[in-house]
Amino acid sequence: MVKSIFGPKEGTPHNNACPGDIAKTVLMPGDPLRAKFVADNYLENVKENSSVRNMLVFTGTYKGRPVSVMGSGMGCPSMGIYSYELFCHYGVENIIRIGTCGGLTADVEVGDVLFAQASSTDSNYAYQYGLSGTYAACADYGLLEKAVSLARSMNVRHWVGNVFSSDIFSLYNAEGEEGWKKWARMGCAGTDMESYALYCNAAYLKKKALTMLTCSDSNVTRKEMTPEERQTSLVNMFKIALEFAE
Ligand SMILES: O=P(O)(O)O[C@H]1O[C@H](CO)[C@@H](O)[C@H]1O
Ligand SMILES: O=c1cc[nH]c(=O)[nH]1
Repeated sequence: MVKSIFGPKEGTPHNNACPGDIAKTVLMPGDPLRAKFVADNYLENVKENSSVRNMLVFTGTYKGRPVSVMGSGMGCPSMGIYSYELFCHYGVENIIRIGTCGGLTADVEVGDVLFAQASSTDSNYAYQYGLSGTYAACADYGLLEKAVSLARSMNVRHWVGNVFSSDIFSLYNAEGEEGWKKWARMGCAGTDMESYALYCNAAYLKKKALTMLTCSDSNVTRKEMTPEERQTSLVNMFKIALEFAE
């Protein structure tokens, strides 16, 4: 087991919650204001536990069961820091990423939910492990199975498969469409920027993680949600994720 380098009663440089303030299951959107939206609209008995760098952390209850919600920021380095601290220092067991993604295939529509069974990447996040090959990062199967079953029972349009976790926002990639289309050709249905680091940290620290993503824009059709919709139109995904409170 990897031990935290911080004391049992203190926070970290990035999170001033005390160990014990954070639930075993944490929902993580990239956007801290999305974390606040979930806390304000779905949780009871909510406490704000940290606002270091405005990366808000809330703990409350959903249907009487404890759950926390915290922003991850954008990209693997940011998700890498916050999820590492949650798993290693705060004793968190499950992280459910509640993100947005760009759709990479024509059949993935804006508003659809993707469950990232696996995450492919152009990031070198896994370089730290000294592996002599390419690490295939994947979701915890139990979490994935439960999410799929909830989506089916709630009649939510969803997809399960590989996503492309990129260090570069896909529309800004210097290769343009040639960049993301090659990943789509390999079966990646959507693109985000954090799932790979989350899955690596969970694997290394022997914890559980699942990334669920609502398609906020299609790289194929160029349809997109407004910034307001990004915060408020992700209700199906929130309701599925909240069922993981325990
Ligand atoms: O909506 P979030 O969770 O931030 O996720 C996606 O949106 C951001 C890019 O706009 C990246 O963080 C990407 O992964
Ligand atoms: O990472 C992301 C998120 C939303 N849309 C994209 O195209 N990329």
